[in-house]
Amino acid sequence: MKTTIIGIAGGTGSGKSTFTNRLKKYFGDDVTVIYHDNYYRPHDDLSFQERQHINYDHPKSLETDLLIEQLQQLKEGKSVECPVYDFAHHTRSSATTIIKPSRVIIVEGILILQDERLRDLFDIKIFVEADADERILRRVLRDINERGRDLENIIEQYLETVKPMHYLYVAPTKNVADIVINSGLNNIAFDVIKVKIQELLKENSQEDTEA
Ligand SMILES: Nc1ncnc2c1ncn2[C@@H]1O[C@H](COP(=O)(O)OP(=O)(O)O)[C@@H](O)[C@H]1O
Ligand SMILES: Nc1ccn([C@@H]2O[C@H](COP(=O)(O)O)[C@@H](O)[C@H]2O)c(=O)n1
Repeated sequence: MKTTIIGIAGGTGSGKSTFTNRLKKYFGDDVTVIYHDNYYRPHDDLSFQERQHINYDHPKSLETDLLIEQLQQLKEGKSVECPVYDFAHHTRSSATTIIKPSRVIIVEGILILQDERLRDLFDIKIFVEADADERILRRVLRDINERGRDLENIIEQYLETVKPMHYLYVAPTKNVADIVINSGLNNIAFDVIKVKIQELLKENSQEDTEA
């Protein structure tokens, strides 16, 4: 199956998932989405308190090798069993999700453009940009409402690891992006990418028919 892979990066709270989920909602099963977040390492050997203090914004905190392997399998037309991450417990959930191949795959995550091997798999690289104050304000609300965190813990983590790692590893990858968008809610950006994906779905399907 002819497959195109699109990478959507950006800092925490920038609107990556918002943008990705809008595309998924529009295209349904025609587009496969993989979240790098699900590939955070499990650390079941550590206590909850110890897991709370891991630097989750360093590239080594993610099992990117597994994501690369699974992307290659998807490109070969094979389904993969993707891990599911449990943010409330800072570890992998016992559940997994079966991800089916498709002609367009979107990979989303803060560090997806930082790893050269992963970057080289992407045909289109998008970076979602947002001011740091807006990103942390959104993260505070999201982490309290959806990830079981409290304000003190969010602030401490942000100052100790999230912010320094963002400037070291995430922000520089904006320079390797093909397209930089200023919001996950930007309707023009959504329409442009939507039309591009429609074209790709058609082209990839034609190539498969001709092959
Ligand atoms: N442009 C925006 N304006 C207001 N809220 C936004 C905007 N983009 C995203 N959000 C909200 O901010 C939170 C984090 O957005 P999300 O897309 O999950 O960020 P990311 O995936 O980059 O961490 C979500 O609750 C989302 O609804
Ligand atoms: N146990 C964990 C693992 C990761 N994080 C944070 O998630 C952020 C990336 O996800 P986004 O949806 O915000 O892009 C990253 O900044 C990690 O700090 C965490 O808090 N706990």
